[in-house]
Amino acid sequence: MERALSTEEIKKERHQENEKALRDKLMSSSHQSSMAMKKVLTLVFVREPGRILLGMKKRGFGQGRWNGFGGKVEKGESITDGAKRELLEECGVTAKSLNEVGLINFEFVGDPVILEVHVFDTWDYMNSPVETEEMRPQWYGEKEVPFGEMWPDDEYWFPHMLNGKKFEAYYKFEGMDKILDSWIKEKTEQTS
Ligand SMILES: Nc1nc2c([nH]c(=O)n2[C@H]2C[C@H](O)[C@@H](COP(=O)(O)OP(=O)(O)OP(=O)(O)O)O2)c(=O)[nH]1
Repeated sequence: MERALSTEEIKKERHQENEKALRDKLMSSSHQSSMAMKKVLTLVFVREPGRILLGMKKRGFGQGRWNGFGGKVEKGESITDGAKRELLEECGVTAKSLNEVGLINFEFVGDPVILEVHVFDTWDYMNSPVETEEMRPQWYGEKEVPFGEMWPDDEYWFPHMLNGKKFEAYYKFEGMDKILDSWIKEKTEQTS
């Protein structure tokens, strides 16, 4: 007789199925232009002991939500160079070094584009944050992160980042507010 699966095993199976579905979708993109395409983006969090820098997005995608700083990686640019450029452009901060924190794939129902967001943090930076046309920066205590005014997935992966743990995650959205499907996997490595 087959034994019932534990919750952990069910989660693992679901995770593997999701990964396979995403892989299949991405593989097929090279053959069929109507299928999934990837857009590579960055997201950077400036950290200090006990607090984290967020910015209120003033325009465009994610407007009205607190977030880290980042955006699309440009042609010919490395992912970390793109991350540093966006951080500087959006709040005037220069990161001397970045730690890789997470990798999140976002899918939006009805949109063939998968957003591949590379999440970083930095403890090693120059210049005080300044407001720009795109972002209004503000420090938040690690225990006062305003999840109610952020992307809804953030409350699930922020704790991993705040605890210095690397993670990989997937979120499928319907519109901007509803998560239909997701998984998250913590890596064993520390971020710094
Ligand atoms: N915290 C969080 N960040 C997200 C989510 N989804 C998502 O794209 N982001 C981030 C990744 C990027 O840093 C940012 C979106 O980039 P953007 O569209 O502003 O890129 P950009 O500055 O190059 O855009 P543009 O206006 O200059 O064309 O939002 C999410 O669910 N949670």
